[in-house]
Amino acid sequence: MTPSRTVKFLGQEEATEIDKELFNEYQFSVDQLMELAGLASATAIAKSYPVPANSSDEYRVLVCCGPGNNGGDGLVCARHLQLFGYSPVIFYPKPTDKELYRRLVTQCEKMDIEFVKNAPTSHDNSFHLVVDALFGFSFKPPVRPEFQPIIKFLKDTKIPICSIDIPSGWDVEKGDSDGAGIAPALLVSLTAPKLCAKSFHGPHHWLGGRFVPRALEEKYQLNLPPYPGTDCIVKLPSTFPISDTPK
Ligand SMILES: NC(=O)C1=CN([C@@H]2O[C@H](COP(=O)(O)OP(=O)(O)OC[C@H]3O[C@@H](n4cnc5c(N)ncnc54)[C@H](O)[C@@H]3O)[C@@H](O)[C@H]2O)[C@@H](O)CC1
Ligand SMILES: [K+]
Repeated sequence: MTPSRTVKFLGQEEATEIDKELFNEYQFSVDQLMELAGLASATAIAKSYPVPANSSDEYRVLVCCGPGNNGGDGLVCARHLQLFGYSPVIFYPKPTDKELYRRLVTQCEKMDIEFVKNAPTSHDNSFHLVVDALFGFSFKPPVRPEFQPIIKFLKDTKIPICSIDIPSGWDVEKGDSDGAGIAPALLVSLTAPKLCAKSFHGPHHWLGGRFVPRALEEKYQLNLPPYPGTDCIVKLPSTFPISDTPK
């Protein structure tokens, strides 16, 4: 029988296990994978929402960063977006007091990327795009009170939202089960899509994080689609066939 080539959707536990294995067994550092994750995210955004040629207007992108590694991906993504010609503005309400994060913040500050203190309101239409890098696969609902205003903004805004790895506030496995969550237009699934991605109905679903060693891919039967050429992202169809569901 021909082996199935349908991409696997990961549960929360399996995503954590793969993450640990990348760091402990394969000896990657967080910085390395975060740089590739952030670059993949910025690339997916640039492919889906290119800066219009010959436009003299700033293409403003609000990048909302959370306290964990998903937020770190957001800081890296903001830096690459600026290099790609966008004008990112960062909202980072709970900066993480660790050297890695302090360095990421310094890099952005030294590149003149603005940090804003206050959560935007739904009336704020000064941005072309919003990047959601608040929570990734370690999120446990419900959203704690300090992050509720920014989640409310993401739910109310009409600006297209680009979510990194998980649409923030969604259950990592059940997704947007009651349809009351944020509705991103773009999702970049990192390493492999998580089960919640089955509830994603936006027009742009990308796979990024082209750092998975072949043996790890085979061990977890990820069945990743081939990345074209040297690209760091590959488009996933919105209704990608599902191979299995973890028990
Ligand atoms: N293995 C991979 O594929 C890689 C993963 N990366 C990123 O790392 C993410 C996972 O990062 P982490 O494990 O640090 O965790 P997350 O960034 O998913 O979130 C953890 C943070 O969110 C807070 N949090 C959790 N539930 C909350 C709630 N209900 N309300 C408010 N705050 C809450 C936690 O206190 C913690 O500070 C992935 O989703 C991905 O974006 C990349 O950086 C590198 C490679
Ligand atoms: K996110």
